Amino acid sequence: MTTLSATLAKRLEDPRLFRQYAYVNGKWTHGEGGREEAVYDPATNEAIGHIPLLEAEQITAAVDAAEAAFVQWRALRADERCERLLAWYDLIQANREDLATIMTLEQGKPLPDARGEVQYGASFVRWFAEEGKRTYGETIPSHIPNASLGTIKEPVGIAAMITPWNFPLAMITRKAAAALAAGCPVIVKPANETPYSALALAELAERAGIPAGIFNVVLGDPAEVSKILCSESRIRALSFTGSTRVGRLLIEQSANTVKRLSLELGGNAPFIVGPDMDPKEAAFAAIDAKFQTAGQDCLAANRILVHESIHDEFVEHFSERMAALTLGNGLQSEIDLGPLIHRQAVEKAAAIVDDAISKGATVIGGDQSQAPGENFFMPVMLTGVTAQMKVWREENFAPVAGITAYSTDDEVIEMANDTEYGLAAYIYTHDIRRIWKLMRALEYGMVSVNSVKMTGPPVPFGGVKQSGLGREGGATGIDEYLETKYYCLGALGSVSGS
Ligand SMILES: NC(=O)c1ccc[n+]([C@@H]2O[C@H](COP(=O)([O-])OP(=O)(O)OC[C@H]3O[C@@H](n4cnc5c(N)ncnc54)[C@H](O)[C@@H]3O)[C@@H](O)[C@H]2O)c1
Ligand SMILES: N[C@@H](CC=O)C(=O)O
Repeated sequence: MTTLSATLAKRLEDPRLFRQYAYVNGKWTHGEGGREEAVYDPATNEAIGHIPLLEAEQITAAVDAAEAAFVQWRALRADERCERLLAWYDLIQANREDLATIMTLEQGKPLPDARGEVQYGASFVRWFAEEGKRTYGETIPSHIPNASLGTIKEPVGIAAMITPWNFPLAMITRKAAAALAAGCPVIVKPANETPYSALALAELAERAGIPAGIFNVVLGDPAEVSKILCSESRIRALSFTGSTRVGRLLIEQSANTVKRLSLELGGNAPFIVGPDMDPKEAAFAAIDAKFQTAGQDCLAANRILVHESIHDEFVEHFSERMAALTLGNGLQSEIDLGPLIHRQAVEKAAAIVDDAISKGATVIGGDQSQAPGENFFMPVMLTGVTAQMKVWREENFAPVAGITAYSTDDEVIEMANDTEYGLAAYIYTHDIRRIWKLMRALEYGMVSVNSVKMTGPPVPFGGVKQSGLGREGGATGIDEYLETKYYCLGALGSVSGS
């Protein structure tokens, strides 16, 4: 098997950003048991490099290191932590091109998208660097004679983070920057498919002056590592982004240690198009909302619900635009869609399409003989999809779009809510009454009206129902890593107006 490590390192301006070790207590660490796993470029199936699989004692050592480092990190002033985070932000920006190259190689997304993700990921670091200075407590008018009451915010303690492969950098910074700004040490377990973005972040964190033990990256067998992180009582917060299936497992495994859980889980977004919309404009927006990151996005518009009066025209524009999408290796130019993460994802997508066809859907596109490689999946549009089909019920995480017609607002609300998920929904219409009615009735944590782009540092990102618990980003994202301590200062003598 060819190893691309040398080739990759040569492509980078700074080869020290490509690390094939875990990072614990400020040290690059190999697995003491000698276990390793290869990491593949999904576009070519060639191994990019290897990662060590740490042993249980090494994960516990990361917790020991974080516990020791916590004492000094929490004691820093908020503006001192802010400076370190801003230094990290600057380094991420300065190394954007290398970080994007690493990401494209391990994840497959086109290089311009990878650059965009680096920028997006960095923006959370800057946001939380500033938010850390605003973790205000409050003064409470006292009901107790001669007492002063109030609250202060304190870091929750060690925070563990388990992150997915589809956004290998931004899903880390959105959590880690919030925790670090709050005064918490962090232990990140990235997806084994995309560890190198996380390790490059660790290298830059060290250069930014984030002390040893404060930002750790552990690698290993996912089930093994997660079990340790969940059952470790010194870890007080666990933040997970990934599938609802694994999210449920982590809730169970964390029960005994009653820790703070933030869960950003799967989505199955409806994309509702009203009768007043220009079908071409709506179809082009739906293409963007569906095919970003080759459909491997928790915000992907999976169920496209189009008013019957414009359905056929919409489908025409959608299929025309879909046919123009270019698939290929993300390192090449002019690529719209990279590969799926691995062969199993391709097989899952094919099974979802077959299931829909067997239940009566019409298929457009998806000639897999045209795929530029084993892990690529040619975009597919399915019309006439129904609630009985997998494409409706499951998050497909592939370039597979399900389209169906509806006739009334009440009907489309019921269709959109007919899922266990509740992350994001899109509405396309200019009718203000319809917008308000739909927006209020949709059981989703985020609703975007006439805009594909909805995320960014200032917004509270998160879902309802089985799409998760808690919010990341925005003014409240840092609260996931803070405890509120109430104080009652009694026997103060006469305190007037307290
Ligand atoms: N809501 C959001 O913000 C958001 C963002 C990105 C991705 N996602 C979701 O993530 C999913 C895709 O990512 P994925 O395939 O990496 O998800 P996944 O649940 O398979 O994996 C996520 C993480 O959990 C780890 N993991 C896997 N199996 C495990 C196990 N048995 N025990 C403990 N940990 C385990 C993985 O190594 C990885 O680090 C989709 O469902 C997507 O919607 C959600
Ligand atoms: N696109 C999402 C990640 C989901 O997969 C985001 O912006 O956070």
